[in-house]
Amino acid sequence: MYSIYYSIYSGGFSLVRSLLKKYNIKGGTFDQHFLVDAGYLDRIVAAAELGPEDVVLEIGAGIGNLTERLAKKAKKVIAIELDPVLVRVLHDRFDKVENIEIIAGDALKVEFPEFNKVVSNLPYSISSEITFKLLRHNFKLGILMYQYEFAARMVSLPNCKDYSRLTVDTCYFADASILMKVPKSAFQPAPEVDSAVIRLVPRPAPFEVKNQAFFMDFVSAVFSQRRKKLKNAILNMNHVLKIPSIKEVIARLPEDIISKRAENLTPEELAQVANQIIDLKKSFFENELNEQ
Ligand SMILES: C[S@@+](CC[C@H](N)C(=O)[O-])C[C@H]1O[C@@H](n2cnc3c(N)ncnc32)[C@H](O)[C@@H]1O
Repeated sequence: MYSIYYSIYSGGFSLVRSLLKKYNIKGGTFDQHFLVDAGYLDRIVAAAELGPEDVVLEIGAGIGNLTERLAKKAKKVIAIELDPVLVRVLHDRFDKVENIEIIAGDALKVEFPEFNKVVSNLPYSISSEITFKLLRHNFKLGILMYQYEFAARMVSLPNCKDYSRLTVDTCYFADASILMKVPKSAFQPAPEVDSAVIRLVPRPAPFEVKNQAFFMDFVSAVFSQRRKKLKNAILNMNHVLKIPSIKEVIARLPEDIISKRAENLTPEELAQVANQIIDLKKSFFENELNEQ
């Protein structure tokens, strides 16, 4: 079988090679593809624009190759890692480094401590959940590695094939842009997919949303029928949206918008329809009360 030890040896990454050999780490499980290319590691750290005030959260610290570089520039690095073997590697490497704190556990479950920047080569299988968990925290800047296709969906535009629920949700919470594409060859063991680093800057939504929970459900529902006209998607998904008097509500929505497909509408137009539904629900409810 192709050995990670051999692949790293042939690549000449001596520190990584010795760590993986010493701890008998095979890689591959828990999304373990370690970024070993020093050029990309340095570019990621530079993009985080770290200074002595910054407290950095790193999710999935692995064997600590990014952690070590971050700690040289930041006030503190809090590194979360799930795999107990890698947690042991991190403790062995960094227990004497004062500004690195290691948290053993599942990043989806542990409570995040205070941080102002997040820099991570993320475990790709939890990309969505971890991003939305992060976006519910208050931080200034994220430099995050994702599978390339996922990153492309985060930053897409209406009328493009990658435009999706993820694009709209991301745009609601943050400005996102792709900083660089990272080839498979930059990792050990090499993953099957290319990667991309996203720069994420949280900010208030650039459009009004009257009810965030309803907006999120609405976007999810209409993108599950992305090629249907919005009015048909709303009707078909009403078992999820639970809009009372649905036909009357649809009749009052702006025809020029609801006769288009979700994939052709901007996040702002989708928010406009979701807000109107909220208002209509309220006015139907008030009318019903007045009639009683
Ligand atoms: C793509 S590797 C990145 C490793 C390292 N940061 C690097 O750049 O080489 C993802 C890391 O996340 C860890 N991981 C996977 N699922 C996790 C979870 N739910 N919580 C915390 N860490 C997780 C894996 O064990 C692995 O070390």
